[in-house]
Amino acid sequence: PHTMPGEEAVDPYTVDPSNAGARPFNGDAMARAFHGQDGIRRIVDRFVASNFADPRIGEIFTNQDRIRLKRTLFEQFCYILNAGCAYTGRDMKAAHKNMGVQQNDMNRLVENLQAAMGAEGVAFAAQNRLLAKLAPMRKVVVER
Ligand code: HEM
Repeated sequence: PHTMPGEEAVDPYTVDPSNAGARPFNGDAMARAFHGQDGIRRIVDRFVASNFADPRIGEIFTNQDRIRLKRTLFEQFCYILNAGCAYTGRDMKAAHKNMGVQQNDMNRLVENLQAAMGAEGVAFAAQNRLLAKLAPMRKVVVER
């Protein structure tokens, strides 16, 4: 499904695992390090809330569909961490098109993600392994 109840309509797109922008980890070590789907849910909720409330990048999120973002980000992280989910959202290029995201916005977003992972008690080594999966996405998210 492209949208779930409570979400705004989006233009049609093809659902594909590759839309997640990274291949999943093997095995269950990363899923355990993030405390499973419950832990990933807590991290995503905190991360999304902090981005919307952020004095530096919050403006980019204003008027965006927070319900959908929480769902698709959860799916994406859960999929990449091999915690038992499929990613059904858009690809990273389409999702961030014409948003004008700059490198410093990306840095700030990563800081918010680090804070959310830290609050969940995710070990630094595991945090960094996820961040390494996300880092190459900068090339399609950041527009100059
Ligand atoms: C590696 C970095 C990033 C990842 C993994 C990521 C992930 C995602 C995902 C999964 C979606 C939802 C896709 C969908 O709706 O189908 C999304 C949308 C969005 N992202 Fe990102 N994102 C990243 C960087 C950023 C940055 C740096 C910003 C701005 C500071 C940003 C702002 C947004 C906004 C505002 C949306 C909502 C777009 C809409 O509803 O049309 N993202 N992102």
